Amino acid sequence: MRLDPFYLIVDSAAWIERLAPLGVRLVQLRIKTLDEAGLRAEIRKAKALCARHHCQLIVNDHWRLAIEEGCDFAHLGQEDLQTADLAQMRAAGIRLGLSTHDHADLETAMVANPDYVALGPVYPTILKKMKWAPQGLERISEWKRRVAPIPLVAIGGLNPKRLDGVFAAGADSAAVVTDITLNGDPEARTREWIEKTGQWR
Ligand SMILES: Cc1ncc(COP(=O)(O)OP(=O)(O)O)c(N)n1
Ligand SMILES: Cc1nc(C(=O)O)sc1CCOP(=O)(O)O
Ligand SMILES: [Mg+2]
Repeated sequence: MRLDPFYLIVDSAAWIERLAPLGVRLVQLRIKTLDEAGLRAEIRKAKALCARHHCQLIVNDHWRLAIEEGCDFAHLGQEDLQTADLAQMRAAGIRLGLSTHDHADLETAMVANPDYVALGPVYPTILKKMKWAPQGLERISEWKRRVAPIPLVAIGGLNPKRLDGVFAAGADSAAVVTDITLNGDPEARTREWIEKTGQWR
């Protein structure tokens, strides 16, 4: 499976409505605040928008809702994995991306036979407090050797200037939140990401 090299992560369908028309091909809906009804409504909107704009939607955390809403890709972290029913997900045709932060996480992830492995935080992130030190580029290369041919996603503190290093080290896709959502001009920054990642598309 191939992933688009630009992996956008947002916290609402409104962001997808705004940025998908620019040519985003891979987007994760990562919502931490809503109740089930609110989440379901956002997932439903995001799915319709992504279908219209030929964008792959990945639902973070909420794999049951992803199944119920007919989505086909979910992202889970190590804690999420402890309570997820992978057999049910697979039976529903859901592809699976998994977070890893250290060697133990990677062992656990590989046993689950994921469709991609994410490694982070590559650089310091301001999105959320994390207990892991920045992984650095060498760790990307090590992870690539261990996971290939499964695609490797790099995440954490990424911006267009950091992409050459991340892809040279072996990442197949670069995931981003705040470099776009906190940018003064998110549309322009999204275009910059799409253009910059064109060489790896
Ligand atoms: C592409 C990608 N990589 C890592 C994460 C982090 O997942 P997780 O560790 O479950 O943390 P939350 O995002 O749920 O806070 C991700 N969402 N996407
Ligand atoms: C959600 C998330 N997960 C990470 C991990 O390492 O698993 S880093 C991260 C935050 C990414 O946001 P930004 O691009 O703003 O740094
Ligand atoms: Mg999670």
